[in-house]
Amino acid sequence: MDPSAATLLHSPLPKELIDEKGGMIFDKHVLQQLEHIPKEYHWPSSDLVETSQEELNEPLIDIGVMMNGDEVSIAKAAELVRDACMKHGFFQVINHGVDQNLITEAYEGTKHIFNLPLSMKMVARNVRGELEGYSGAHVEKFSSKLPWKETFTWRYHHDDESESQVVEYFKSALGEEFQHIGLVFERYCKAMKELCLMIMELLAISLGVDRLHYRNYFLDGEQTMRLNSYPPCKENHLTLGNGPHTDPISLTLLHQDHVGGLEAFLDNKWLPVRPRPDAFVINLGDTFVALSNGRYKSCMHRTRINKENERFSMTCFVNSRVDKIVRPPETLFGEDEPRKYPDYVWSDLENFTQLHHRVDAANLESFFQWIRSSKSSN
Ligand SMILES: C=C1C[C@]23C[C@H]1CC[C@H]2[C@]1(C)CCC[C@@](C)(C(=O)O)[C@H]1[C@@H]3C(=O)O
Ligand SMILES: O=C(O)CCC(=O)C(=O)O
Ligand SMILES: [Fe+2]
Repeated sequence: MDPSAATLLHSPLPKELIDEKGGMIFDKHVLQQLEHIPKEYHWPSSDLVETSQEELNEPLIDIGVMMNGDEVSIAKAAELVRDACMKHGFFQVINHGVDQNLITEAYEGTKHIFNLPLSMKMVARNVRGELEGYSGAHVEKFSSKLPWKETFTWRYHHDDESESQVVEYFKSALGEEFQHIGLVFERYCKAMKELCLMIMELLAISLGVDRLHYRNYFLDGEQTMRLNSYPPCKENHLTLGNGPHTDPISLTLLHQDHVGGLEAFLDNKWLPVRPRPDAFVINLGDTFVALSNGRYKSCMHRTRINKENERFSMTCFVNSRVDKIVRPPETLFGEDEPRKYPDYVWSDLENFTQLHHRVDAANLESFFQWIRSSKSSN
């Protein structure tokens, strides 16, 4: 490398990117003016391995059959889901019943939030150990391998009938004038709940367990809802929006815009997950792997950044109620098939990923090891 380039790569952060306490600030306008992105945003070359030409061949599931299909169509959909979940845990669903206008309004709300002045977003910023609120590059949590993204996160409880939990959160975090956007996301979260429960039913059928088992299990669950903005980056070959990881939660329901960037790791290749405006991308998280007694997989994935276009996506992470035991249905274990993982509760895994472990491809293994070592040190 040209030595002057090396000096620039390692030059100190400009003062606009440092706050009064010496912490880092993700200001996309300042970052985009720099000739080289700060080294804090660099990822190791092993995580930046090139994207394959081939796309992920995930099945497209007509989830509409769960609302108005016959048993034969449901069985066919369940078989496609089963094959995908045994291989990698990714599929896309169409005919999902979520109003396309609601999705459009949700993207408008998302853009509005990320276009707010940084000072306003900072008022709603989250604090270490908490997931809710605004975050730029997760600087409150990490100091290297920073993800090139901004997020806005809140929680939605499936059993809260108040119809205004999201509106109240938006008003308290961003101000009274966010009532309307809050209402849009109130409707969006409700739609995600319906969709997630339908998928839970299909997953149960695919595993041959009581059809209502997972649906009932998640009725009092919660969503960690997250809006993502991935600003363009001239040096997109050096950084990532999300590094390689599996999701620790149970199920992820993602809507991505047309830009693309999500990739799944399969057969030693990084395969793009094609954006489809009419579909939701569904991927199993580690906790569903535990709930299926290891029959199904959670797949490692990452997010690449685009050179020219800002990318937006909306993720709904589905969790079981924080204090509910994570244990597979009894028909999935027995003498021939022992339990693959011990019991745990979601709040423990969540705290572990927030405070002790940066998510990667071995979240469950690290979590159980941590539990064992903290027990033996007491
Ligand atoms: C428990 C969680 C940790 C993360 C948010 C929820 C669900 C998924 C996790 C995450 C999104 C996976 C990618 C990496 C991560 C650090 C992120 O970049 O956002 C993860 C989340 C987090 O800790 O904020
Ligand atoms: O935005 C995306 O495409 C995926 C984000 C993701 O993997 C995550 O937030 O866990
Ligand atoms: Fe993810």
